[in-house]
Amino acid sequence: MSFSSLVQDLSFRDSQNVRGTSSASTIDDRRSHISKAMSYASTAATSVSISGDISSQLHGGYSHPLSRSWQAERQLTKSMLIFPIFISDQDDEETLIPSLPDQYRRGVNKIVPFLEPLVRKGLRSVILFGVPITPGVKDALGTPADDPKGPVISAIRLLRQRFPQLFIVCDVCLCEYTSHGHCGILRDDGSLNNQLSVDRISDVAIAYAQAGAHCVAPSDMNDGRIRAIKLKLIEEGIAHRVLLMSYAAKFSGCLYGPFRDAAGSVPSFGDRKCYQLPPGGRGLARRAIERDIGEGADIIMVKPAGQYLDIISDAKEIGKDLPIAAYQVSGEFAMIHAGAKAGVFDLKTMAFESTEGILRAGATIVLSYFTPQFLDWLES
Ligand SMILES: NCc1[nH]cc(CCC(=O)O)c1CC(=O)O
Ligand SMILES: [Zn+2]
Ligand SMILES: [Zn+2]
Repeated sequence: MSFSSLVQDLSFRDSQNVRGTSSASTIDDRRSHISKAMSYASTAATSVSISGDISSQLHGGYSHPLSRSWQAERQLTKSMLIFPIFISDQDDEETLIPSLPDQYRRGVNKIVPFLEPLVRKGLRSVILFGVPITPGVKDALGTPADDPKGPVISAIRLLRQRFPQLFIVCDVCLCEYTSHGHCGILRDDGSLNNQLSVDRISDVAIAYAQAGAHCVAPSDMNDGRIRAIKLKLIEEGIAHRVLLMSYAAKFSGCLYGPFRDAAGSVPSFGDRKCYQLPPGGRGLARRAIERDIGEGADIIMVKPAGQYLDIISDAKEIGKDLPIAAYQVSGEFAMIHAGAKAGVFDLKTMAFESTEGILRAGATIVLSYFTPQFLDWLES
């Protein structure tokens, strides 16, 4: 639109205004229209033909629930969700975890009846965490981790048989199984012996894969574990049927408390700051992500999720050809419950808003304790 026709257009509109309500503001309006028209004219050569206030009108683009949904790059669907479950070595146990709302630790005899209705509603995947409760079974090597009669291997076999369509992920770590509660094998001075830890953790991963896990997900953070697991999967001839998901960017911090209650994995001394990433370490996380992709990870995970959205977005950029998973961890889940209970927000609304933030940052898979509720909420 040329400058002169723009001015004509505006004066036509102004003349209508003047006819309708003659007031001081109409005259001010008219002045501002004309000065706008002049500034448009000065950029007319490069800009598209927009006159008046057209470019400021966004509401029309999202006035309907469907058009609002079109604004998101990714919509939460049931198949994006992985549900974390805790499997006790007491076959009949069913214990509510006080710090992790609505979540239970269950023995193998209780998991099928629990999961049955969820699978019917569209549950596609679970991640298993084994919890040895029996006193005295934990040792320095985390022997119960790959006990063929232990909770994880028993659960894999049972779930594969009872729910053939369910995708079984196994968390691979030693902290739930070691007497000291650390994520590997220790030297005398209490630090992690990286080589021994990687050897042991890759053996555990292979045992889960041999038992039928579709995916192994090492969360221990020892250096070189992705390569070691991938090589053993190849050696065993099962690399073609087992997905390797790396907890590549796993930060230390205070958001794992309820999980450690659930899994009984509070370290007996010290902390995990020498192997989990420092919360400010964005560059370190980028290096860990790059390294794990290079070592053969099929999926990169970021954890926690809500406090680390920039890391999810980095993971999406670095691993642009990989699915990106984010774990909304126990502390995030408990916080949302606490906020809802205190009347700060509605639980369902916040469950969606927090998850949408995670998807917007770049995740394509979400590990969430809200999974059972999402299966209902996504129905309506
Ligand atoms: N390595 C164990 C492990 N695997 C997953 C989580 C945390 C999950 C959650 O908080 O929901 C942890 C806790 C930890 O590192 O102490
Ligand atoms: Zn661990
Ligand atoms: Zn773990």
